[in-house]
Amino acid sequence: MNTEPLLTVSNFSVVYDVDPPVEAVSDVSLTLHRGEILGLAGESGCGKTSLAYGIQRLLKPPAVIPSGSAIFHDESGENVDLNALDDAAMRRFRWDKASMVFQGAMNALNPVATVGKQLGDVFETHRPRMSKAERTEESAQLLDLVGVGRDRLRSYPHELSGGMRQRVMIAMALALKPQLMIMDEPTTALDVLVQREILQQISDLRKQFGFSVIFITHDLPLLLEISDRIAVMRQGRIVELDTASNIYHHARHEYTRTLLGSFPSLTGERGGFVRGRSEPAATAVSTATTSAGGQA
Ligand SMILES: Nc1ncnc2c1ncn2[C@@H]1O[C@H](COP(=O)(O)OP(=O)(O)OP(=O)(O)O)[C@@H](O)[C@H]1O
Repeated sequence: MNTEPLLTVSNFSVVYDVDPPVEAVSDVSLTLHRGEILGLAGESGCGKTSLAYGIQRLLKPPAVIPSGSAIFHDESGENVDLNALDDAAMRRFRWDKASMVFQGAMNALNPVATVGKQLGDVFETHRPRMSKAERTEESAQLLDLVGVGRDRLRSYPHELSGGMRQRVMIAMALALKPQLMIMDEPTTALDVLVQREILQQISDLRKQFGFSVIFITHDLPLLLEISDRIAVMRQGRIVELDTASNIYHHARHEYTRTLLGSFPSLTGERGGFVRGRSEPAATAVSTATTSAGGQA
């Protein structure tokens, strides 16, 4: 596995300055490798979103970041301290270097503009030197890439299924070939089969383009299937960070085992693992997730 760092987060904390203050993220340190999918797991409210948004400085008051740094190791060799960027530089960074697919993003498309126009707008804003023909061709290629197909360029969002709309959002996030994509529960609203197809595609695309993904969800079986490594968060802290296989077979932290145990598809009736330790993780986990889908 490539262990060249893309993002180094050190001693990062996020506090919501309400009464009493909520320490949503406490002293988190982690390194994201170039080209890897890092899953961020944990129950609702454990601080996953606050951490991901905080790194990209997307949080608004009452959120404050009392301590910590996030350094982006650009492919040019430059180390970018995200805390040191002014607002304009940060906005550029967010589209060019790192993009984000938000929770419920598929409902964020403009209902009165075609998907081709909305993709084209990304290029018009960020690549002003591109001609209209180039923008259209790039947009068409993106729609092909995410499995929507270029014949949908003239479709309006309401003419597309939820899965298709989510793919369009992923196409937008990919448009400027970022090195990092942060996905916050990107497929939760979709049915399980569509979800799996989209995740497979994200995994294939990152192999093709080499970007890294931080994938946030409370759905641990899903993370076990798609992630290279998984960080388990609890009450604002990362309690365990390891390969998906080690998390599944050799979880060290009691809380990780409890979390694994809370998914019936991963465990037997008495809470023990159904599948043997010698079984390859990918096979075991993919079967487990399929059966989770069947029960959902
Ligand atoms: N604007 C806010 N003001 C006060 N507290 C907040 C605010 N936003 C989030 N919190 C608190 O911060 C903590 C972490 O929330 P966060 O949304 O980061 O968790 P999460 O793990 O992403 O949860 P979910 O999966 O439900 O999105 C929670 O206790 C939450 O109640």
